[in-house]
Amino acid sequence: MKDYILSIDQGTTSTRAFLINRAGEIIAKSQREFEQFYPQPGWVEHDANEIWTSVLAAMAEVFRLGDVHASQVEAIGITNQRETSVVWEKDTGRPVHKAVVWQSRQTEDICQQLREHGHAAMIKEKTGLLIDPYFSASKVKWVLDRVDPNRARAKRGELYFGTIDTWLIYKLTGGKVHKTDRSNASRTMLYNIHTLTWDEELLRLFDVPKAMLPDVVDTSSHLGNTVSHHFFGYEVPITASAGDQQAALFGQACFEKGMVKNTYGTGCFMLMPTGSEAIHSPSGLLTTIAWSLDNQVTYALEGSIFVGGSAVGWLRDGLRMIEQTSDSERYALRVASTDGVYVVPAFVGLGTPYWDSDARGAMFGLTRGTTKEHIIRATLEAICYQTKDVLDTMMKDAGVTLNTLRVDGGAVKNNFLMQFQSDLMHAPVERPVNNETTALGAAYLAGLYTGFFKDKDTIKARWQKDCAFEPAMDPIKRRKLYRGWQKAVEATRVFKVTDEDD
Ligand SMILES: Nc1ncnc2c1ncn2[C@@H]1O[C@H](COP(=O)(O)OP(=O)(O)O)[C@@H](O)[C@H]1O
Ligand SMILES: O=P(O)(O)OC[C@H](O)CO
Repeated sequence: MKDYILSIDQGTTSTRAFLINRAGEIIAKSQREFEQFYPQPGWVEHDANEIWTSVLAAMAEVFRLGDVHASQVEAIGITNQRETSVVWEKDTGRPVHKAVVWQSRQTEDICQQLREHGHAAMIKEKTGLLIDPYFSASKVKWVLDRVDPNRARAKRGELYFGTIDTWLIYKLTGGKVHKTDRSNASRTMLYNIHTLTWDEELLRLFDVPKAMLPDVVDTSSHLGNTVSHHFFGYEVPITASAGDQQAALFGQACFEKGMVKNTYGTGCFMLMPTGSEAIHSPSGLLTTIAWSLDNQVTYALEGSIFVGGSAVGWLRDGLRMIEQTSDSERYALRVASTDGVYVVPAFVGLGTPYWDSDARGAMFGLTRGTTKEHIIRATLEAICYQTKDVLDTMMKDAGVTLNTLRVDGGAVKNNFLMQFQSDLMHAPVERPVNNETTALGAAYLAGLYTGFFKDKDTIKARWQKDCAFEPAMDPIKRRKLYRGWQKAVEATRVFKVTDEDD
């Protein structure tokens, strides 16, 4: 009997590997960072080969740390930063360009043209997504325009496109398998989330030949086997692939409408499952595929905040107000309020519900009495205000009331942040004992397929609360604070420097 599931979490700034036992406990974890390339302002790229070697290194280390042999692994679950796009040569496995990362804005011109030509409604209807450089389609087009302008190689099937899961599956299987799952496919803007097929009209619009696209399968399914020389001498089945935010939703056991998870990492990603119904949001939420099991698709509503925990990184590295991100809590608690200061961290524009690519960060309400404590507190509060913007929109568009908000991600260790979040939303915020919900979600999805984990009810029962933050703020104060935030956002969006100002 095999004792472990290996979960690979390939994230934006690091790759992590986890060994998880039948009780759903992490018995070992390892982490490898890799280089971020910023070739021009607003562009972010990764070296796909370096990502692959980081996976190999993380796997080797997790086996060493856990004192586990590859032969003890029942199956592998892969979860990944979403949308990030790789194009490589089918036969040699050589990437033809750096991977274009989800955060990268280099395709804004392509997106602007699509908006101007009136494609927004059709794209939203088919994919559940809003036209934005965030998603893969414009990134693939951009890469092909540079490496295969007339698409000759792509049409001949010599080039493969994949999100990071697809790239890793290709590498682990020794180039034999070219597949993705529905949760990842739903982030490409080429996949019709209703018909569950690559959409011909979208492929034409983005000029992406179908021959380069992976097969799309269930999130929990047999995606392929590792080739032994890439997996320590063993052929182990890969039985799950899931976008990292969807995996976290699964790992948080949020299986019903009204159960919401918010991840506070670099950005914040809020998701709520909506069952077999793909709910259309008129207010800037995305409709996406949470997962598909046994050919049954579960949809989700999603709100994306581009700058979350990274605003705290800015306090540390940009403003040098703190030495470590954890210091932010201590400083915030030194003052009773921000004294009317608001920080709007729109460093790369604003996501849900505004989708304003041109907005840039701003600070309001400064006086001679403003101290760094106020600014630090206002920055943390801004993460909560943005979350409230998204949550309110989600509840309205789904026509439900919040049942549970479960949180995870690096910044949830900050108790001030969690308490303010609960106060502001006037709802409890639940933090789990196991904060590695993404890795856990991928392991659950992989283990469900093989029978390592019995069913969703077992997973539900495993979820354990570390702490529930209860709302304690006076409602009048809450409304006043939030109104101030809304005014700050409005003012931020009015301020735009354009080319005409040159
Ligand atoms: N105690 C803290 N208070 C506030 N923010 C924090 C704290 N610890 C970490 N962070 C923020 O959380 C983010 C890291 O979270 P993580 O989930 O590892 O991110 P990602 O997976 O996106 O790389 C960083 O942006 C960091 O600034
Ligand atoms: O790698 P993360 O955890 O920052 O997640 C990135 C998201 O998947 C982008 O959509």
